[in-house]
Amino acid sequence: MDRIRIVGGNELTGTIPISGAKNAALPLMIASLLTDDTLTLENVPHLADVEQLIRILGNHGVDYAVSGRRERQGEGYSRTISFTARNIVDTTAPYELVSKMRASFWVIGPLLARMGEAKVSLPGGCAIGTRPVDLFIDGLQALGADIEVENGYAVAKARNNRLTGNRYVFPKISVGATHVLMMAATLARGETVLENAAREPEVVNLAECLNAMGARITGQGTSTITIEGVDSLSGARHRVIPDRIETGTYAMAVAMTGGDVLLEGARADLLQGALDVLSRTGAEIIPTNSGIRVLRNGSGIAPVDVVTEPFPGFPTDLQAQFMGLMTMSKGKSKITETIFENRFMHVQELARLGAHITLSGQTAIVEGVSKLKGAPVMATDLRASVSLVIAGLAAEGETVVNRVYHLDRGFERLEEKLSRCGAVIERISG
Ligand SMILES: CC(=O)N[C@H]1[C@@H](OP(=O)(O)OP(=O)(O)OC[C@H]2O[C@@H](n3ccc(=O)[nH]c3=O)[C@H](O)[C@@H]2O)O[C@H](CO)[C@@H](O)[C@@H]1O
Ligand SMILES: C=C(OP(=O)(O)O)C(=O)O
Repeated sequence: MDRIRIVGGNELTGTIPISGAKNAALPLMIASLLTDDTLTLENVPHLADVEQLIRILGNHGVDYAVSGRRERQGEGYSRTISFTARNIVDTTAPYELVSKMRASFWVIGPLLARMGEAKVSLPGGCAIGTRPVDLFIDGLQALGADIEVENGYAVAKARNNRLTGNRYVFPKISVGATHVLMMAATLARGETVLENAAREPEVVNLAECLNAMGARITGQGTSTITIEGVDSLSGARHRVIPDRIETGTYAMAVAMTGGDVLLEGARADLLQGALDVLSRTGAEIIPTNSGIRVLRNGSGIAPVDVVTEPFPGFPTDLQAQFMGLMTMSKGKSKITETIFENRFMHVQELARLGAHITLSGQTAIVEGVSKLKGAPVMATDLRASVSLVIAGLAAEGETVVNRVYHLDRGFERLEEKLSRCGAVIERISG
């Protein structure tokens, strides 16, 4: 199994190109199931999760063709991919494929909408909490689906073979359930109103793509999304937004090591809340025409308390990285996780590097130390893994991050991007 070796202590200076967002690309790819025409997506990141979803979609009959890469960049960077689901050959998404990735469960929405039936294994994904699917089931039932959970599968059928629009109030904000109900409602009979919907930029990116395919969606980016069902959708060409979590991750790396980096292609409006928090730690954040410039000089890192919240609040997907940064702050900070009940697996690993963190329920108290020291650590989930990389970049001496396959799910060419900015970081294969 691959490992990442880091020798910490260098400032980061240079340019890091920001890739297309994993969490936008995945639902956009799934939207290709809604039409027999071709959906072309630009800026699709080259990640393990994307490759896995290509396999899952292929099982349903989706063909794909890679037609372009980013200019000036080689193999392994964001690409343009066309997806065509001319015929859906199978409405079952089997355990072997779905168990590896949470988002693969989301095929249930388009399959049900287009084919009137779906049988989808209950999902896997990062081990950060129980992650139930009750909201998906509830919401799809509100649109007229009969759903049973049998032998680890959600088995769904649309009454009279077509979903029916309805008003559905999410009892809790869910990004995935918002994606799924929005996709399902595009082909339903009549109007659907989703209340307390997720406002994340990835939901907006998906709604805009669906509208380009002929859907009638309004209100995306607010808590109330209205979808007027249509009889069929067509193909479209659409661009995946830049990854706000990758952006925030590298911004935190610079805030921790010091230096001056341009996050090329990043959009500040996608993560303003997190950037405001970073400014309060002492980092300088300068939005420019070509991206976001992040600088920090020698004045140290100020402690800042954060609470994770749905968008536009501080994202849970940056919580681990922010904790990494706070381990070297000049004081005490409080980090409260409200989205997932078990998203503190990085705490004990950061402690191996010398961090002082105590946990009390859903809150971590981080007592900043003046230096971290390199150590072997274990990556436990995607964002926890990258928090260890950030801490390793700032720690004295050698850090080896084991089990890096988690990182490959969500970070495109991480070692290359960081080493181009002066980090000593390499992948050790095998
Ligand atoms: C591929 C992708 O885009 N993943 C993101 C997505 O995950 P995902 O869509 O899985 O996260 P949700 O927004 O659905 O989860 C929010 C909360 O709702 C709960 N819940 C969700 C569904 C349900 O049926 N019942 C229920 O109780 C979850 O357990 C969690 O406590 O949004 C999360 C929150 O921003 C991010 O951390 C993930 O990176
Ligand atoms: C939790 C994440 O992914 P997933 O929802 O696919 O597990 C993530 O992207 O941080």
